[in-house]
Amino acid sequence: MNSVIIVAAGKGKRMNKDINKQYIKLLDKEIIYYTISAFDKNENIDEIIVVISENEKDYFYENILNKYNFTKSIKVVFGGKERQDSVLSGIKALDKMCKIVLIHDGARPFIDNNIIDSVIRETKEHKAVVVGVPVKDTIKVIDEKNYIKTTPERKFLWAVQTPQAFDVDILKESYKKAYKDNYYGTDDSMIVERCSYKVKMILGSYENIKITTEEDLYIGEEILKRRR
Ligand SMILES: Nc1ccn([C@@H]2O[C@H](COP(=O)(O)OP(=O)(O)OP(=O)(O)O)[C@@H](O)[C@H]2O)c(=O)n1
Ligand SMILES: C[C@](O)(CO)[C@H](O)COP(=O)(O)O
Repeated sequence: MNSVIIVAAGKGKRMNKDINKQYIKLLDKEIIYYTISAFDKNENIDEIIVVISENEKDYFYENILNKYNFTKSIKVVFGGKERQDSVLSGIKALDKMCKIVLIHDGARPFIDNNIIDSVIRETKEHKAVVVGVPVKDTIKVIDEKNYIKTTPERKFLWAVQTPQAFDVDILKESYKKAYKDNYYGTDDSMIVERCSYKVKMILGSYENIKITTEEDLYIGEEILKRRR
């Protein structure tokens, strides 16, 4: 059984709007609608868990869950202070039959059906898989005073996205260790990497952006227009 945890319990501070960024509309529908739909339509996803903020429960049911006719049943749980805490809430809600778990940002609405399939297929072989894209810019590592320390070789630099997918036992073990060590990472792969598991990077898409700041809304609408 393949499950996806969609984390949508953030505050969206960098978006700087009154409303949680996931409920902002791109063209005529909310960002989180597009994200849930992508997994709802994928025939290899058996379970969908959406992690929301407890204080947005009524809003989510009224404006998303009860409004759109998703085909699959959606399990809703409440998130925590950090992204990692929200993922943990999702992990706790997984069905006992789950073997592969995908973790995806609610704020990445343009995830492609073929990429979801590839992630699942590759996770069967490699147990831990993330999607990403080669960086296009030259990346600099700087010091506290903004002087450049080093320039890593670009051919080894990829920007990581979601979904990130794992064998469920590996993910649970790695999360347990992270909390035991009071370790917080900014993606799920970091949690698994520090337990010495090898994580495979596969090619995602430059369109699989995370809606983070206001200009991403304009880019997002253009992506949608091109797809329609
Ligand atoms: N406590 C948190 C923090 C983040 N997320 C989710 O993790 C995804 C990626 O995080 P990010 O884009 O950083 O969202 P926010 O944390 O909401 O944004 P910001 O850092 O600007 O406040 C988002 O879909 C967000 O809702 C979450 O579920 N719970
Ligand atoms: C998980 C992630 O989307 C991979 O790029 C990213 O690390 C989330 O980070 P954020 O700090 O929550 O934006």
